[in-house]
Amino acid sequence: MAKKISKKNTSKTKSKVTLKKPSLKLSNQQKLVYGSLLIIIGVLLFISFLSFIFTGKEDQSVLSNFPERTEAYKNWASQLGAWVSELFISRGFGIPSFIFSGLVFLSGVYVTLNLKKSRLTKHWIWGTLIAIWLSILFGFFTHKYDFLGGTIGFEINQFLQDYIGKIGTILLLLFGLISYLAIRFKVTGESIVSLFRSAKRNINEDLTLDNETVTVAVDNSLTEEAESIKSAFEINLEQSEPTISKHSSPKSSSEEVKIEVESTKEKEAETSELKVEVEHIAEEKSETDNLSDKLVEDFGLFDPTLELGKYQFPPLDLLKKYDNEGISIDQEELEENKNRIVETLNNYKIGISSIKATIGPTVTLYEIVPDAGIRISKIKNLEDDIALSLSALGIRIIAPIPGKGTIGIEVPNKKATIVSMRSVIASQKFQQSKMQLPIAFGKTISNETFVVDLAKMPHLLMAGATGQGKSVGLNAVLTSLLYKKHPAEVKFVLVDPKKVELTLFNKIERHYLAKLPDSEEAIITDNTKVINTLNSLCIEMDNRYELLKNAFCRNIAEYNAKFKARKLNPNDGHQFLPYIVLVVDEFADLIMTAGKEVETPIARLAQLARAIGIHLIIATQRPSVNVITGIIKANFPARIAFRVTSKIDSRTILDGSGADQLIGRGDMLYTQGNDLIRLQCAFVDTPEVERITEFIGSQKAYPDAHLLPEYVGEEGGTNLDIDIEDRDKLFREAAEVIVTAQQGSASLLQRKLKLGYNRAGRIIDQLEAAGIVGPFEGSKARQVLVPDLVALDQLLENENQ
Ligand SMILES: Nc1ncnc2c1ncn2[C@@H]1O[C@H](COP(=O)(O)OP(=O)(O)OP(=O)(O)O)[C@@H](O)[C@H]1O
Repeated sequence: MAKKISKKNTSKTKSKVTLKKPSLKLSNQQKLVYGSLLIIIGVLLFISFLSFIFTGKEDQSVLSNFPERTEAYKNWASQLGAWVSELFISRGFGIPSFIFSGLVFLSGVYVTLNLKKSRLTKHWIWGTLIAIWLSILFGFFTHKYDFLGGTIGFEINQFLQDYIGKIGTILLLLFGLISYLAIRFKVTGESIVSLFRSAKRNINEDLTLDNETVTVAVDNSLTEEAESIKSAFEINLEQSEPTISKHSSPKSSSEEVKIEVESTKEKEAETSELKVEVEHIAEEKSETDNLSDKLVEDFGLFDPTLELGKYQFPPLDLLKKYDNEGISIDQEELEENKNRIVETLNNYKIGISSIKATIGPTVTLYEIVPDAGIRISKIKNLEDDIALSLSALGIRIIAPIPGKGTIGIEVPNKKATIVSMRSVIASQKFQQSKMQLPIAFGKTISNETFVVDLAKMPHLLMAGATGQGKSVGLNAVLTSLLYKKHPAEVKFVLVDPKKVELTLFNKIERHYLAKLPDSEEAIITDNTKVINTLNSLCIEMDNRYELLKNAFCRNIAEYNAKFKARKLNPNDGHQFLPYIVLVVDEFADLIMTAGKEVETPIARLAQLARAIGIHLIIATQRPSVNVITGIIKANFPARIAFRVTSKIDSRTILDGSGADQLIGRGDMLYTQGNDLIRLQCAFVDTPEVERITEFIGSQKAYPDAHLLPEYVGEEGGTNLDIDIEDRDKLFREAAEVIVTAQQGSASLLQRKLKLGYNRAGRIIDQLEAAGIVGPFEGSKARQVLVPDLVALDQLLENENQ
């Protein structure tokens, strides 16, 4: 502990030392020596200059003998004083040279007190400029060299007057003054106007007030001019009707205003002069903090990956490398397309001032800047004509490209290049991403890897006609997460009505999948089970919200960080929460068979689950409005559209056309609520997924898949007329388990009696019929109505009588 304290102390003093670091590399003693020397020089200069005004002329004659020691000088600072003054005043800036003596003095003060160097520099720059300006001003009034404006003032004046005349010089000086006020004191035209206005208002106010008053009250906020006007009136009124004063309140208010303004000005000056020294205050610690600190000290941060500490992430070699990955520029094709675009547009009298091509993996974007005055809608209307003349499918016109002011024409490449999963996974962008759930979708039109955070989306809707790359897209999402997240950090709930698309992931069931307690297979292929799973996820969501509430956290990231820091007690039910990603393939099929029963929990999850780390990915072939309903759409801002067959479908997914003009095979549009981004989806083939799942599956796993909370569906609902004879053989044993634990849950029975979900559910119903447990209460366990085993015995005996 002592060690700890001393450590803390040193760190505290360290931070103080760094804060007090001197800006000039001089010791404090040196600073005092140099500073006072400068102050003395400043004073001497001032004395010399002052003396020069009176004695300068007399010393003139002997100055030529400088530095003859025997010569007698009248200057109060003798020879050197006379000489320096001659240099500064007579041959230099004239009277404004006093400014330099002040600046030297000020420098001394700054060095001695170690004040901010940058401010001193500012003083010097402004001081010099003012000296020059004053010198020119004084020089304007003199007709020969003299001490008022010095040689500099005189010569500059001569020069200026030769070129711009006297009036020009005056105006130039005025301009200098205005610039100075504007830059130095931030004076603006408006502030001058408002100054005049407020002065005018004050005068008016006083005039009206003074009509009712007699007393003379000095209003500090008035200008001199206004004051004189005011006093004139006051005198008049004083003479006419001497009565009571009502003046005090407006006066004080105006004074108040003034004081406030002044004090803020003062404050400003203070803040720029003063250095802030940050006092480190030791954080107050609560009892739990101390405990968690100690736990962290003893055992380190909680590591959720520890149970599978030896888990190895799949290596990149499992992914295939393709030969035709690099983008090859076909100059001929580029030239040909460019010419055709220009020609076609010319046919419609649309001139182009410039054209630029960006070659992507599947399409090339031609960015054109049309001649001035051409309407964008005109080009957009010619979409089909341009497509025809380019004899290419899938032309998409973006008019205008958001944020650029150019028009984009996307033309498919004759030879598309494949974007391999390997290339996007290996990219720096993905490897170094600090996102919570990073997904490498593919590459953009400018061939950049596109990585997004699923946690930020927070749910994804994917649609596209059959064979356009949806399943590959889903695999790309899952592969991305497998390459980045440890089994402890993310769990998948997979729904695959087609039964073939996601089966490969069965191999990683005990690593990455989550399932209902009673189900044999983790991947859900049966639509009726989907309803249970979705409701179970809703229960999980409610449970997680409860945990977050008890831990005073707003989201899963905060909660897990707190749990890792051992600030949450596992005995209170706290645990590390993995992200849960629900993937539903063929959502249309599900909606058709289950309708509202599916839509309601999906909508509920989509609305609420983002903060507690449940994210939904829904894919569908049929993006019709009865599948992607308004409520679903509203909760899925992130959408991906592969190629669809009609404009209407495109509109359903993206709220606009575009998806119907894609070219298929992984060509897709992504939106997260605003712009559409065209991407080429990364290609991951079945053998690759197989290799990855095999690699993961062959490693040590958890004993079971991640279990979701139990959900008793309505079909498992109570039939309270259960005959005593029909009771399960394990009924009594089950009743004892429930009464002992005082917890009416089917999962408890499953665990204790090693039952399947359905049988445990049935026994619970029988227990309810017998009056041992209360009715179903949604996410909560049922209430146990029998207090102990003695009471249970009595109850069952009474039944038999
Ligand atoms: N990103 C891609 N890059 C290259 N080719 C792709 C890509 N995505 C898909 N393809 C090609 O398209 C074929 C069909 O893809 P996929 O099986 O993903 O379609 P789908 O939309 O899931 O179809 P369905 O809805 O019928 O299952 C793939 O076998 C592959 O040849």
